Amino acid sequence: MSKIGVMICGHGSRSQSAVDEFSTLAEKLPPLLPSDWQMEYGYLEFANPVIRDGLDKLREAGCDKILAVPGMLFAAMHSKNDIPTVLNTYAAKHGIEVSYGRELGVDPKMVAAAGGRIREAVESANAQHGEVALQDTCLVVIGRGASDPDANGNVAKIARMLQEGIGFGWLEVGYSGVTFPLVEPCLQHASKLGYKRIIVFPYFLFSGILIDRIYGFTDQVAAEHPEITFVKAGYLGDHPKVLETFAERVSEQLGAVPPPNCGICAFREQVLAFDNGEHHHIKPEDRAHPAFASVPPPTCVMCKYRTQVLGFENEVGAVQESHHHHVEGQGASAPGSNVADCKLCDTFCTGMCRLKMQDDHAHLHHHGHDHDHDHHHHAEYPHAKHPHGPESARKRS
Ligand SMILES: C[C@@]1(CC(=O)O)c2cc3[nH]c(cc4nc(cc5[nH]c(cc(n2)[C@H]1CCC(=O)O)[C@@](C)(CC(=O)O)[C@@H]5CCC(=O)O)C(CC(=O)O)=C4CCC(=O)O)c(CCC(=O)O)c3CC(=O)O
Ligand SMILES: [Co+2]
Repeated sequence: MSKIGVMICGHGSRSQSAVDEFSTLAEKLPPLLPSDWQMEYGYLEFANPVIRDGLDKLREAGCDKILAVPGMLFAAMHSKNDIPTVLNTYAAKHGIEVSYGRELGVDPKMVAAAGGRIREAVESANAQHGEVALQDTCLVVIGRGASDPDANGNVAKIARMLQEGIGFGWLEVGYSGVTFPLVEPCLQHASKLGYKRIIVFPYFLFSGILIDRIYGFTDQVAAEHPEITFVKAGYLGDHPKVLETFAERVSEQLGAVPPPNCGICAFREQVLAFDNGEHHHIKPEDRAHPAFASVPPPTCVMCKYRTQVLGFENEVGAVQESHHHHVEGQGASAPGSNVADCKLCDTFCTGMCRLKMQDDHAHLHHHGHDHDHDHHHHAEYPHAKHPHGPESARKRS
């Protein structure tokens, strides 16, 4: 009999309240799992403990089979590259079995949790400002936004199910970063549609820098449109249906045919980088799984790493590796964490700092500055310069 450990791999944030909220959620999970399983959690970025710390604890407690899950809403860079590489590197180094689950993903329980948060917002707006029919209300769903059209597309799918499930007059979908449209252009557009109430719902797990940004831009656009009531809905947080989905992502790994996942991707080579500088390459053919038959598993159908996806054709088969060591475990109060220290924004992080970093970086390259880019094999997002994407933050500086 093996001793089972459960590892929840959270995103992490520079915002301490976001980190606290994640740990609150993780601590609510054990009652939903068999009582003899031990659970730990860790973070990919900024916060401590890091993922390896949690794995160390499980190993020291004698767990010889670890069921890990990404604490992620969708499968993008973090779920598809960073976390499986961190886990497989650890498993190879310590000779321990670490299996990996799926992201929370498009799931009726997640849609129900989101629907619950939206209804709460509608009810409190009705109580505060008087009843407005749902058909006269515009729903705006804000996703995180990634360089992966599969993840961005799934945000749009969930948004549609929320609009259709509840019956809103109109729907717009925006993103907090990376892709387009970002929050501000999205809300400016929604303001032109003639709806007197706009519900802004962040499809996010926790608070953090990005939630502050979403609510911050909402206040800004609301101030320009006093004729419209903007309602800031709460994010998912530790909604019971989110907890249920997490528990399912852990337990389903022990089913007869566990769901395929990025930890055993049969479509790309994985590169594990060890502390001693050694590299270990795992070829797709080394990762047999019954689900990878001639027909791709449903979770992989739209994956840009498996097959040509419109606009992302040159990412097929890109090497799977982690590029996140540089922000791992820096601490939630890493330099630059505090908006008050930033000269580029006032009350919330608009993303202007990222644009500045890119500009400075381009400038350094222009002057022949030489530095190590070896860990950045991933392709640049094709629409990084879209006027309604991150560039839209520039005009407010
Ligand atoms: C504030 C910031 C950190 C900082 O610098 O302080 C931050 C914060 C957070 N991100 C979260 C989630 C995700 N982040 C990504 C992806 C990326 N995030 C990146 C940057 C930043 N992310 C900084 C702002 C930069 C800016 O926009 O101005 C990118 C651009 C660069 C990089 O990571 O190197 C990289 C692009 C990779 C690509 O190319 O696609 C994905 C998608 C994915 O998996 O790739 C998910 C969804 C996962 C899911 O699906 O759940 C959450 C938890 C949200 C929640 O609770 O739900 C927080 C916490 C918080 O808001 O504080
Ligand atoms: Co990087």
